[in-house]
Amino acid sequence: MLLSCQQCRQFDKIAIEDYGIPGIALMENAGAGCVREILQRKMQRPTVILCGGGNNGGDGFVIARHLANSGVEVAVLLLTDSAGLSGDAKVNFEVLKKMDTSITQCDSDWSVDAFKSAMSKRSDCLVIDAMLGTGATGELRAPFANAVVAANELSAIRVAIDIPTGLDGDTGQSNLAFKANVTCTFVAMKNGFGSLEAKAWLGEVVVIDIGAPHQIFERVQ
Ligand SMILES: NC(=O)C1=CN([C@@H]2O[C@H](COP(=O)(O)OP(=O)(O)OC[C@H]3O[C@@H](n4cnc5c(N)ncnc54)[C@H](OP(=O)(O)O)[C@@H]3O)[C@@H](O)[C@H]2O)[C@@H](O)CC1
Ligand SMILES: [K+]
Repeated sequence: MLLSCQQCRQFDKIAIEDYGIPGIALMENAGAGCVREILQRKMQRPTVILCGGGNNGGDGFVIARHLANSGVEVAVLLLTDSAGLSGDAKVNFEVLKKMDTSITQCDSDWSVDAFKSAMSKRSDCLVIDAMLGTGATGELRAPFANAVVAANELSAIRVAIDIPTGLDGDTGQSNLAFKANVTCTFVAMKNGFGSLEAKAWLGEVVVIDIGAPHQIFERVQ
């Protein structure tokens, strides 16, 4: 089944508002599901998680916590001012701050080289893209494009969360996107994932169930 980004957002909204599942429970299931997939594939190794300022970034904070609990060395690069975080993402950020996970705030003037040196302390690391998901609009703003370029140039395993940052989930088009080996997408494949152009950025796609009732699918069709 393929859904548009808007339908995925509607799916989450119905789960929260009509079924009463707290959004933070969905985010927990989303992040924990990604970590289960990473561990099953034995991809665990020193990990850098690139986090944006929305709920895709929130997934990244959950992933950081679960990976750290599994004994993985984790570093978070936050591509936005932490003061702007809100809702479920902020809750998970505040939890992470109390752990001993390294969190670095990356200003909008961070260059490709700055990202590279922050990411390449280990050449065989895992880089997780929790920058942008279904809420992405328009061209990548600074410093997101530089983070994507740096991540793509690194000799690393790359995992994208929900949608590779820079890829339009609805059309499958992109000038520049995070080049994933594996994309862990939530609820359903997105419409654009079927296009040939998208496959180059997506790598293998795994659909992660976030625990919302499947009856909701009938309402977003
Ligand atoms: N809802 C739920 O229950 C669940 C949702 N889940 C997860 O949430 C994701 C959707 O989260 P979301 O709606 O917060 O959007 P998201 O993709 O994080 O982007 C918004 C942020 O990005 C920014 N921004 C936008 N465009 C940009 C650009 N071009 N360049 C740079 N920045 C840009 C924008 O900034 P602003 O425009 O507000 O200044 C804002 O800060 C979804 O994909 C899934 O991963 C799961 O946890 C399951 C439960
Ligand atoms: K992403």
